[in-house]
Amino acid sequence: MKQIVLPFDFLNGIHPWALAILTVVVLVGTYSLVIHWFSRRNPHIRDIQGPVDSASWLYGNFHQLYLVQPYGKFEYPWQEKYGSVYRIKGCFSEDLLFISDPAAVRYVLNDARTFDYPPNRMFIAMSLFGGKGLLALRMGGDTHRRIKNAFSPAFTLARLQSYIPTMRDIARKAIDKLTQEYLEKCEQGDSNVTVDIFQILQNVTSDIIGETGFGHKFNAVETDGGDEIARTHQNVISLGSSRTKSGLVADGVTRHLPRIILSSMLYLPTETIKTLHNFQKLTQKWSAALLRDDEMCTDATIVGFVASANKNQKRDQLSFDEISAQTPTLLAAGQETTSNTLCWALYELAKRPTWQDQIRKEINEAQGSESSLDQLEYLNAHIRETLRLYAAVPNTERVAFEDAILPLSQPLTTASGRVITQLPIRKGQSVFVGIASYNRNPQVWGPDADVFDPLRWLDGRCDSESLPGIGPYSNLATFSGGARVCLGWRFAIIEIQTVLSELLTKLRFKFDPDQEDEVTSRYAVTLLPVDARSGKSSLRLPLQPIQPHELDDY
Ligand code: HEM
Repeated sequence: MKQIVLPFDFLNGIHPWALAILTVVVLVGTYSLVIHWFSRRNPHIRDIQGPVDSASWLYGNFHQLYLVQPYGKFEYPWQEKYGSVYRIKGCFSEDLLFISDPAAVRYVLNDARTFDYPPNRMFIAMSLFGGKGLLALRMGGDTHRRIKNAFSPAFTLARLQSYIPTMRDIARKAIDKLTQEYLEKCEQGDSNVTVDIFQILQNVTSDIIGETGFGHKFNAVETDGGDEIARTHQNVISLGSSRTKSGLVADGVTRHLPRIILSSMLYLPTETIKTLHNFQKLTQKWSAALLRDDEMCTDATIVGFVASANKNQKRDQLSFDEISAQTPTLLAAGQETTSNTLCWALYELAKRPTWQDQIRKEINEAQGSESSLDQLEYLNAHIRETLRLYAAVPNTERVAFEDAILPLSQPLTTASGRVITQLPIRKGQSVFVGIASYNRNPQVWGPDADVFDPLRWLDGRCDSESLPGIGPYSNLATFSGGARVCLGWRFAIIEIQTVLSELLTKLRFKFDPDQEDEVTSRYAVTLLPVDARSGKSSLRLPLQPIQPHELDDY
């Protein structure tokens, strides 16, 4: 066959490695030129102060934001120094805006037409988790709206309360497991039994979303990890549980790559991509089979309820794929976020034995009465304070899809000395919403904003009238807001209330102050508790079962 010859074979003879290096150099060069050109077009952003002097060209400030433990070690002092709107650098010196100002945060979260996830991030989510999952869809678009509207009725208070007995049963299985572990360790002569509550809480929240969401029993608590789907999901979580410098650069490069290059990169034979594709294939098959199984997919489950209501829908009906794609999304968005919040709630309770006893007493007194979990003042104050200072998603990125003017709640002095009350933003500008920073912004929460003090929710310091009205729950940014607001926020609250109230009546959690340095946090997909010595996700707490007669004293 005649070979097709290019008119000028100028790459003839070049070594493949040299070609690869040349390609990378050309790509990175073009890429940084584009970023440089874009920042020159944004004089307003370049005039905003921030920690840019401490940024490196390659990683920007991202290594300080994401690789340092505990999370916030740099970010919270930045807020103190520069205020609630400042400029940071991304990879290759890209100018990014970081905001925790209430007016700016509210504006960015609520204007779905102008601000959404970076398009390439949605494209990656679409390719790896399935195209119709809520997290992969453009917010202002019709499909996102239809899916969110169809799923919202499955998350009403009354429906979610019907899941409490299932949540209780699963929590009780975890208590049995922990008690058994305690007794075994005692028999072996261990006088101060310590258990890792991180993994068992992961299993609890897997089982809860599996059973209530899809009518599927993962049996993760009983089998220490569950079936193939639960384990594959855990593999995906572990992949995301560490961040590396090369990962930061990869993130930086993929932000602006043309789609054609990005889509071919998603077929590279790396372990991460293989695991993600495997998760996608497995969950797609599984959720399609679930939806076809009338016995499993009853009205009592979240997905079954939506599927059944959808059949009678005249307008805005969802396709089979649109319903089925939400199964992995609900699993990915709802499981780890909730289990880590539970971990942090127990960590703070373990540090406060008297407060823990007070909550235990409150729960014990309410048992057998009609009062709902929502009426337990101390328990809910503790949950609110945990959600405030341990937001499971500490920041989220948005890109401006058109020019905009960002309102500011307080005047801001720029590097050149101008005082501004609003900030013009160009199309394409990245804005990081500092969820964790907003939740500890002294302008909103007072001078002791960074102190863990649940009583602030009981003594009038957090009266809703005095707070700016962000997010669906207690003015916290923890569940985001606007069109992208967390679909499962109410589910998460009920789940945390139920699991904590069960655990606290059967187990006492302790924390040795000498352990303080052993626990740290890392933001990798969610805010993880980490063992400072090994660097692994874990939370070891000394624990002791409570004998039934002890409860009489409360
Ligand atoms: C403490 C627990 C949780 C926290 C802190 C949390 C937080 C969040 C946040 C911050 C977002 C929006 C991210 C953004 O704006 O970029 C989000 C979205 C979402 N969450 Fe949650 N979440 C939790 C539990 C759950 C649960 C239990 C479910 C489901 C059962 C769930 C389902 C979702 C879904 C489907 C979305 C995507 C919404 C959309 O894109 O329109 N979440 N969550």
